[in-house]
Amino acid sequence: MDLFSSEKIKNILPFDGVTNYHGIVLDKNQCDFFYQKLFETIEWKNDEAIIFGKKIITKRKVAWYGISEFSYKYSGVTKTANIFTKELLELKEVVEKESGETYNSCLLNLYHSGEEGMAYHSDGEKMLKKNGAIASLSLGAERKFSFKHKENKQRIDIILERGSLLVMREFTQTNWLHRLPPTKMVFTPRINLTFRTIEL
Ligand SMILES: O=C(O)CCC(=O)C(=O)O
Ligand SMILES: [Fe+2]
Repeated sequence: MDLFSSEKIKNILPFDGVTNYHGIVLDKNQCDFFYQKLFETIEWKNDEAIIFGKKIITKRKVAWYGISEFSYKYSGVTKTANIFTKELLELKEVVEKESGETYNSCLLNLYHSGEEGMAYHSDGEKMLKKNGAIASLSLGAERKFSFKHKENKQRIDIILERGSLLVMREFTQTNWLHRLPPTKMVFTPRINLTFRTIEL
C-alpha cells in the first residue's frame, strides 16, 4: 500500500484507535473460490473456552494457522496451530499488500448462520505483538460489526461486506471492544479470517 492510497482509507474510529475499512479487496469469483476451499480444507473445530471458570463449547467453528506449529492460549485453553495452507498463504499475501503490514498467523471463524456471533472482546492476548495490526478478511454472508469504547461506551457500527478487509491498528484493542452481533436476518454462513502477528 503506498502512502497516497493509505491516506484515502479513512479511520472509522473517532478517537483512541485506528481502524481502516479498505472495502472489497476480493472480487466475487475469488470470494466464491476461497470460501469453498476454506470451508472444505480448514480443520474446523468447535471452540472451547473457559468463561467465568466454566468450560463452554460454541456453535461457531474456529481454526488457528501459522508459519509454524506454535502453541497459543486462547480463552484459557492451550492449543497448537496448524501450518498455513496454500490458499491461506495466498490470502495472507493479498492482505499484507493491501494493509502494508506482515502477519505470521491467522484465526479463522466459521459462523453457520446469523444466529452465531462473537461477544464483545478485544484481542489483547499476551502472545500477540503489542499494538500490532489485526487484519480481518470476510467471506460469505455480509454481517454487521460493532465497536464499543471501553470508557465512554460510544458505539461505531460497520457492515463487513463479502470480500472486504478491515484493519485494526495502534490503540484499537487497548481502548475499544468489538463484537459480531447475532442477527435473525442472516441465514447463510460467513467465514472470517483475522491475520495477526504472534511473538514467536
Ligand atoms: O468475525 C469477525 O468479524 C470478528 C472475529 C473476531 O473479532 C476475532 O476473531 O477476534
Ligand atoms: Fe476480535
